[in-house]
Amino acid sequence: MSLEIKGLTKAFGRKQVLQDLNITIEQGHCYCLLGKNGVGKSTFLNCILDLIQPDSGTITLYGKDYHQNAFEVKQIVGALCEDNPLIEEFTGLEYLNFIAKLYKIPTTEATERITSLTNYFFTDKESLHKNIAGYSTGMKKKVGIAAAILHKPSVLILDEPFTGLDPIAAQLLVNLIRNYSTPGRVVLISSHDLNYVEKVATHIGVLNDGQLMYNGSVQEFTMNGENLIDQALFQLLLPHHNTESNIDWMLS
Ligand SMILES: Nc1ncnc2c1ncn2[C@@H]1O[C@H](COP(=O)(O)OP(=O)(O)OP(=O)(O)O)[C@@H](O)[C@H]1O
Repeated sequence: MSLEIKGLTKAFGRKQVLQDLNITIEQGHCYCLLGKNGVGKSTFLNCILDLIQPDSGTITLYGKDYHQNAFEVKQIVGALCEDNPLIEEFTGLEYLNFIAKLYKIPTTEATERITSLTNYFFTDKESLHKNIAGYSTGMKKKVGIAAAILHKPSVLILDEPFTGLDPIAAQLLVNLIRNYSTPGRVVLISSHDLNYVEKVATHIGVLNDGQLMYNGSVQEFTMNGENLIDQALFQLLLPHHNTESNIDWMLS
């Protein structure tokens, strides 16, 4: 296994957000974490990224305990966080070069990777020479994704990667994630964009009330394609909800 989470528990004050979560994600899997707003998806990812200290539990990546080998483990993780923090005074290219230096990617290699990633995502190359502060949400997201992937991490963690992307960029990201999910790697995504989740996920986790309501393959979740992911999710989270009777008043 490549990413193993055991007994992960986290509360904010009296609010128990994650409760004894156990998940193992194998190499080659693209695991998509789903769940309603505020259920704890970002908290879960931020615990894995060591941005939030869990109350208890262990996180093991490729056999190494995260907290005992934090520096080493962080070299093999790439992340896009929900708030996508960038250095806004830098241009897009300056920022990506800065990230390449942080990971000690040799200059020639870094230039090749940055050129290929920016050619892939940006049709407007001029903008890469302007300060990030003036970028749209989608442009910032593309820079954040390129920065997450630049050092070819074995574990790629993307929090809401599709939000804010135009349909073309989102489809490009789908292709990139599919190509990235090779046997030696783990991809972990939190997303509400089920159309795109459908295209990339091999496995699904549904978080609810601090625990996993579902943890398994996409095939099993959709009953071998009988349901779409959104139908399966709705049935799981709101099995007795009568959508139409709740909005009767609007119709008259
Ligand atoms: N730093 C914090 N301090 C206190 N409460 C927090 C903090 N961060 C998150 N929470 C609370 O923890 C719960 C889970 O939040 P989280 O952002 O992980 O949910 P989410 O599933 O990612 O939501 P969304 O789908 O809306 O992005 C929420 O009730 C949120 O208010």
